[in-house]
Amino acid sequence: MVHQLELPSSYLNYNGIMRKPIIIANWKMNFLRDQANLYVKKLIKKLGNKENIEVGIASQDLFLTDLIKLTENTPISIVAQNAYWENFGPFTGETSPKALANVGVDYVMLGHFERRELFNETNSTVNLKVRTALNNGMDVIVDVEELEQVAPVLEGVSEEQMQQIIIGFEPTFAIGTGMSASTKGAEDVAEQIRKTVRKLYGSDVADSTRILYGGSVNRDNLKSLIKQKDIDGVLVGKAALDFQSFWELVEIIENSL
Ligand SMILES: O=C[C@H](O)COP(=O)(O)O
Repeated sequence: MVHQLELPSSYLNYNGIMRKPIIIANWKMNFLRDQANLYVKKLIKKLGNKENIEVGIASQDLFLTDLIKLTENTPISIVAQNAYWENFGPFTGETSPKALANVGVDYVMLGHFERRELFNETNSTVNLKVRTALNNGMDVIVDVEELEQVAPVLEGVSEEQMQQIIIGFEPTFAIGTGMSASTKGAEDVAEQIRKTVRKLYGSDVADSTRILYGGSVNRDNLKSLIKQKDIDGVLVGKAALDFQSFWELVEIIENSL
């Protein structure tokens, strides 16, 4: 699935470049099955067939197939929060990226700070995971906490495969703390990330790659974050745990278009 190429031709962003805004609710390890399904049913109802904004739900693996079924023929994207770097084998407890692609997951999120911090993931393991997921045709949201992680996690990713990549910038100090980066601070790093992508892959790729900000996003800071020229969307943790609070964020992005 290559979202950048699926935009309605009427959708133009900065300088005529098409980058569809995206908001992802990262549920992390929260909710039970019924709560997850109810949340997504509410989202389907509210969202209708809106095409000017992409909305994703990053759920723990157990609920993914339920959610894929529920969101069939809707614009909602279903996101896995992790995957392994092998497709099959004796890796007890791991999730195969090939199996995620096989059941119809839209994106896999890789390299989230909590994976690095709590499960010892490194640039090189994240890079292995990114390449295996891409080779399975999956779209990848690759998370970085700092600019220096961008080049190592993308090593070996081809120019063509960059169409399947979204980069999420989530500064460590802002994740789950209630202390978001300043709008200028977030935009400065997003701009640097785009410059790095430009250096590695050229202008066409840099101009079409979506860059997201994550870290204590809420209704007060989102309005200005989403107006920044290099921030194409957000990853939301805490403020997405309550459906109404998440929906307010979706509306803020919509109203900013
Ligand atoms: O992926 C989402 C981030 O970890 C942000 O979480 P937060 O909004 O609770 O800070």
